[in-house]
Amino acid sequence: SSQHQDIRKTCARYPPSRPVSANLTKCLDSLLAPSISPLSLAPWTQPPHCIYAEESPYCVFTNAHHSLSIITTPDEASTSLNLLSHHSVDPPSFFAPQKLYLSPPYKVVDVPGKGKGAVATQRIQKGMAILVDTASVLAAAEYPADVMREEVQDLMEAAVDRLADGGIGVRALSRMGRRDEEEEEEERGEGMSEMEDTLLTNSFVVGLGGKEYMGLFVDVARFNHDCRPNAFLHFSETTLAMTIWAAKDIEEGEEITISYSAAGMVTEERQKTLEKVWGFKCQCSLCSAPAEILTASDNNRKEIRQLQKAVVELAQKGEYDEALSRAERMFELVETEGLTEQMGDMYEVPARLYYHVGNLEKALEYTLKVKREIDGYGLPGEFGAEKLKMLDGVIERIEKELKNKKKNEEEERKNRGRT
Ligand SMILES: C[S@@+](CC[C@H](N)C(=O)[O-])C[C@H]1O[C@@H](n2cnc3c(N)ncnc32)[C@H](O)[C@@H]1O
Repeated sequence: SSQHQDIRKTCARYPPSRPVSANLTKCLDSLLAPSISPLSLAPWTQPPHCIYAEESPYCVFTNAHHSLSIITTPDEASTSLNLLSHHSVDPPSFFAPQKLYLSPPYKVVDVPGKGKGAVATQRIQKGMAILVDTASVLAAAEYPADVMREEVQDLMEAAVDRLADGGIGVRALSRMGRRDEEEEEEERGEGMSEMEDTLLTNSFVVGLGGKEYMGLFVDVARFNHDCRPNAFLHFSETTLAMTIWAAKDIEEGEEITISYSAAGMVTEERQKTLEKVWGFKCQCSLCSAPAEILTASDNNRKEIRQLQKAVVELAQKGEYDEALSRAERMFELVETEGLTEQMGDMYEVPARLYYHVGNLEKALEYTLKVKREIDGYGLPGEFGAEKLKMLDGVIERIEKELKNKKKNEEEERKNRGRT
């Protein structure tokens, strides 16, 4: 890092301005190129474009074949993100063909109050993949604290310019031109560039190598939010692709929606978060429903949260039966609220508890649900693969125990018959 400070000093005679001066950028890049070795250029197809922060430089790494730019540190790029060098990103090859539509089952149209949106052009069955979209830009969620905002914006511009289409697809997502200018400036927040606004209002947080990234997926970015969505997102660390899955049967002509907010939030919390993080007032089906429907939904969501806490506490106290009956009630409410797909990580608790109290049938049912969370959506990542191996072991053990139990019961019945 002292080396990086030297580089900064050397280039200080080109003060950053807005737009960042070309000379400064050139100076920094020429000095950085040797300093990031042994990171060879592969899998990147252009030299990284960097800014200098206290801890480590921050760079744009681009792979033109995949039309992907990643904004992160050289360390991250050379370790957790080196997957591009040995994986081909070919989504259809890892889905069962009957699960994926070969031509998109939707079209992008104007939706009143929401800009554009995706509407089904045919009936879509629950459990089908509606769209598989590879990332265009992945940006480490945390900006380095000690760099200027303009420098980060410069990285964003470079990341988009370097895409295969020169950034046309991403720039088309801009809210500019959709609204009148005053309204737009107000929505966008002061000092925010158009590109920053476009990335912030169209990206989804994804996990990559244990870190959070903002992921921009050009086709996914056309799907609007709904607090009771009929579809949901799933990101694969292995392929860097985002998939939209149908959570329900969707009729032709119906808008396809996903949730941008965390599960279980009540109306006020959701609307505040959507305004603060995404910059819009939610016009979804639930938010525009009559007051009594909203209140009922809020009560359900509050109860879900209480139950979630109670299940864990009861289990810790050893009150397994009570914990399980609350868990069953919780999953019932989760279903009513259409939150099933966002609560997948909750299945593990009842799976363990049912095993503990000797209800093998239920233990198996929930363990299979945990497994589906990992392998139901295409190739699992490295962590997923390890967990799958463990789960397969558990499933095998439960099935064996179930078989023995049935055999014993059978014998007991026979013995009873004899006496
Ligand atoms: C990821 S984009 C979705 C596509 C966008 N409607 C478009 O025209 O490109 C997110 C933006 O869509 C709009 N939007 C999405 N869901 C909405 C909702 N439930 N109510 C109102 N506006 C919404 C907001 O302007 C938000 O910033």
